[in-house]
Amino acid sequence: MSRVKVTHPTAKIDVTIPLTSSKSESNRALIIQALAEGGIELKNLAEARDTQTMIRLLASEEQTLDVLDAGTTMRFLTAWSVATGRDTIMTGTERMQERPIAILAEALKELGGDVEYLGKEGYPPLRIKGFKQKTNQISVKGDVSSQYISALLMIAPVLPEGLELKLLGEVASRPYIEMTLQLMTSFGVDWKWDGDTITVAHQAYQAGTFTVESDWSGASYWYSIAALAKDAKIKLLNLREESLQGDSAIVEIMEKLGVNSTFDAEGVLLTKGTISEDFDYDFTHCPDLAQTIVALCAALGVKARLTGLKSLRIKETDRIQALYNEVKKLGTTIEVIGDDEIIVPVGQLKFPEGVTVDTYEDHRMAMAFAPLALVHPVVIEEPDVVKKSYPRYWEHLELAGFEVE
Ligand SMILES: O=C(O)C1=C[C@@H](OP(=O)(O)O)[C@@H](O)[C@H](O)C1
Ligand SMILES: C=C(OP(=O)(O)O)C(=O)O
Repeated sequence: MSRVKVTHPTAKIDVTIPLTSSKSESNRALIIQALAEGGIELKNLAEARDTQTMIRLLASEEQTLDVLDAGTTMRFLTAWSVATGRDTIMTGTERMQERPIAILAEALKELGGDVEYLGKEGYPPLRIKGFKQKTNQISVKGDVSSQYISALLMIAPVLPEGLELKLLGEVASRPYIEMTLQLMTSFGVDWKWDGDTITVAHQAYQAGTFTVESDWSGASYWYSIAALAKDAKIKLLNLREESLQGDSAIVEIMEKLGVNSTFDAEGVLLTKGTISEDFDYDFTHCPDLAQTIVALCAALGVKARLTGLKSLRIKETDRIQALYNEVKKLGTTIEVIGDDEIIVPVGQLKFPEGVTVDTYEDHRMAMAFAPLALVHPVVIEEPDVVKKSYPRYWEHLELAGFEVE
């Protein structure tokens, strides 16, 4: 067991942060590079463990590819293994073996992949043994994880007969699908999204250079810091107003929670704004921001209603339960409505003596609760969890004057 105590002596912040790069953009660019016939140069790849694992496994000659706890790495490499006809065993952490993959695995089987569940039906580990395309028309459910859809889209151009992918029902995390398609466009691939169907013909990825943007999900913790600080001038480098990342929605979200954003050629400057009395937002298309906002609203004492949270139950942990538990330990009881909605009541957190924040092997639990140190010292359990997406998080907090011991 390890833990850190996080404090901030002044709660006044004036800092420039060389934010971490986006693991979502990096992991897509790496898969596309692996599927292309050469000539793709990638700059500013993420140091996130999920991306470093992707790089390592793409270069590995081993049969077993262990993605650890990286969801995109699991889903994207599974599709890549099928499309390239590799003989692989895809596995990951105990939690990864509880994160569903049936929608993707069944779609790959229908396309002609030889895919078998080695443990529980519908979950990793998987054995992949080859591929001969049987059809190019498949349908997948769009409301469980967009990662299945991104995985299928990225392999689509290299499938001998291409792909006509029909999305069934509501489509969640839609900006991540758009990010995938935009990256495919960057490397010369054409596609058509018409109604509920995305069509990609067989074609080659073209050579090119791509520079990964900073991570907007990682930026969200700095927005929370700006909102909780007494004074704030925080410059986040290499972020653009027009981003491929849907989590840039944090800009409009935080306009309501007390942070102004000013963009220039270097990135974005965060300064103090005004806080609305009531906050209500649907996180269907930016699920990774929800923990930041629950922890922040509890600390601000602002009444908040968050909807569109269904996918939080199947991420690194059951994030709805984890939020409920940890906010409650700090003195506020959030209301969980069904699988999809959280209400944060008005009221001040109490930070009882001796209470520590558990992180449930989830990087976002650690990063979402650490900014609360601007209100009261917080102790975070297993601080190394941040390595999954933002290895320098604690170092960057120190740059901003936090003490992390
Ligand atoms: O495609 C991606 O890069 C991601 C998609 C989202 O997952 P879901 O589509 O499962 O919501 C998000 O939560 C995850 O952190 C990264
Ligand atoms: C859900 C996440 O990642 P993944 O699904 O790729 O493990 C995340 O980074 O919050």
